[in-house]
Amino acid sequence: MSDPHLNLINGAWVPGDHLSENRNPSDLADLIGLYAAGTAGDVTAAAEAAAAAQPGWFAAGPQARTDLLDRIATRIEAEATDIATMLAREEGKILPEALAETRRAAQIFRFFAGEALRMSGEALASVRPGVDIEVTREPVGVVGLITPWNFPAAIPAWKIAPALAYGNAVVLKPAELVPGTAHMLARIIHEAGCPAGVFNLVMGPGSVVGRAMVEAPQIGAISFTGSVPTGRAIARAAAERMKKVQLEMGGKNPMVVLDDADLPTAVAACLNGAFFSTGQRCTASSRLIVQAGIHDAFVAELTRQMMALRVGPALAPDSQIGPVVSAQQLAGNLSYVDLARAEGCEVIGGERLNLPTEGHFQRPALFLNARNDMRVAREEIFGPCAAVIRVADFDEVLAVANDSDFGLSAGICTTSLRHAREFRRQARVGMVMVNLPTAGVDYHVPFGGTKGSSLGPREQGRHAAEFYTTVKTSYSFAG
Ligand SMILES: NC(=O)C1=CN([C@@H]2O[C@H](COP(=O)(O)OP(=O)(O)OC[C@H]3O[C@@H](n4cnc5c(N)ncnc54)[C@H](OP(=O)(O)O)[C@@H]3O)[C@@H](O)[C@H]2O)C=CC1
Ligand SMILES: O=C(O)CCC(=O)C(=O)O
Repeated sequence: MSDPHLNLINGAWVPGDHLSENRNPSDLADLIGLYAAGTAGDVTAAAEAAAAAQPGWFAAGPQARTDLLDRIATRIEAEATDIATMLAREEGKILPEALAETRRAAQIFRFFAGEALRMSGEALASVRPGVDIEVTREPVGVVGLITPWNFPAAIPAWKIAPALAYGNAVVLKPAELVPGTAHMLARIIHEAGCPAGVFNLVMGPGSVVGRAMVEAPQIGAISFTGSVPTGRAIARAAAERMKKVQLEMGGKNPMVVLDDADLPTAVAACLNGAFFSTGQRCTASSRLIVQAGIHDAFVAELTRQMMALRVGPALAPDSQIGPVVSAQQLAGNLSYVDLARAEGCEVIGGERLNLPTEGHFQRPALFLNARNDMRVAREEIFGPCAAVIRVADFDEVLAVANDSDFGLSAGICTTSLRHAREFRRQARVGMVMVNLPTAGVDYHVPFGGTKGSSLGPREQGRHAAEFYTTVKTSYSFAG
């Protein structure tokens, strides 16, 4: 669809109150398109349409839901190159990563096409004679999905697909920085035959559209991924209105390298976990906790490989690291590079890069000699920066890894089964990786964390049913 790109409300494309520019962070001269910015009134219209359409959508039955999700998956696959090109252009992920993310979005729809058929319940005998009990799952109703900029295809997909599979209607608000991918997904969902009102897209600023979604009485549940402060504000507002919430927020994920690690495996896992996708992943390895015996060899090899990474435009075939998503995010990253120096770290890399196109380019950075009490080891940076913390033994590894306000993902590189097993058991996080990067998860298993990283039921896999359905217990006495 050509400019301007409109919101989808009750099956129709409607303008907002103004248009927002979508610009390419690899090349600020590239105006990708103009996107409608919705109003609180648009959210009300979308929420009312969703509330009106939802009972019919659930009543249509599992075959209708599975068929729709399957058609959406097929269309995403068919348009994967165009979607990935949009994703790379607006978010800055290099094209191979953008393609992998787009295919993952299709796989997620395909997975939940199957789950729609598997919505199950339980039949139990009552403790009272002659009484039967059924425990069934029903849709929540209308769900509001508020998504971030760093996974413009996969995160909307892993919220939209289970919501629709279990019979809910949806209002989606994508991040303002990446409306293009969300708009393509919305068009595909619409063209795949989603009934009017069942899926609605309202683009626009979080402070207007996101806030109105949290306040809308028709929306019974909010699933959010983004920053801790926004997540906290949403949780407070939702609690006041007795809404269900699911929040996925930050991470300060430890990646442990023990003396007995295979060095090439450890370096590959850390390079990927810390710097790929420009470090803009809540699962990024931002604290590298390295045992003293392997420390110097590990740092030397990781530094060599990090400095060889080619930073460049997302669509250039030889780029390995794309730009930072925005000027604001880049300024934040650079201020953490300065802070690392001020806190006493030796900094390798991290400088702003001026390339032929005007974009937000930064060389990846290592903060050596970091301590776990430094701000650079405690606060989420969300850029291509990792703090290296030297530790003496396995007890110190566990203490440092768990000493964080976050608890999303944790990794360990070791050849010791005993240490791997102990780490899996003791790490206070939602996801543990052994000899693998902390980032880059499968699409059919639960995703989420502990402590400040997550609130509410897990996302993804069949565990998603906990958030997108509500449980009903029915008692019957046949007489
Ligand atoms: N866990 C993760 O995966 C992510 C973490 N982050 C962290 O957050 C930092 C800031 O990124 P940023 O994009 O500003 O993150 P935000 O938390 O502000 O944005 C996430 C989503 O929430 C929306 N939003 C913003 N304000 C409100 C509100 N008051 N009510 C409802 N929705 C709202 C945003 O809309 P809009 O875009 O229109 O403002 C966006 O869709 C990053 O540096 C990073 O540390 C960011 C993205 C993803
Ligand atoms: O690591 C991944 O595959 C997913 C990360 C993610 O969901 C995020 O950064 O928000």
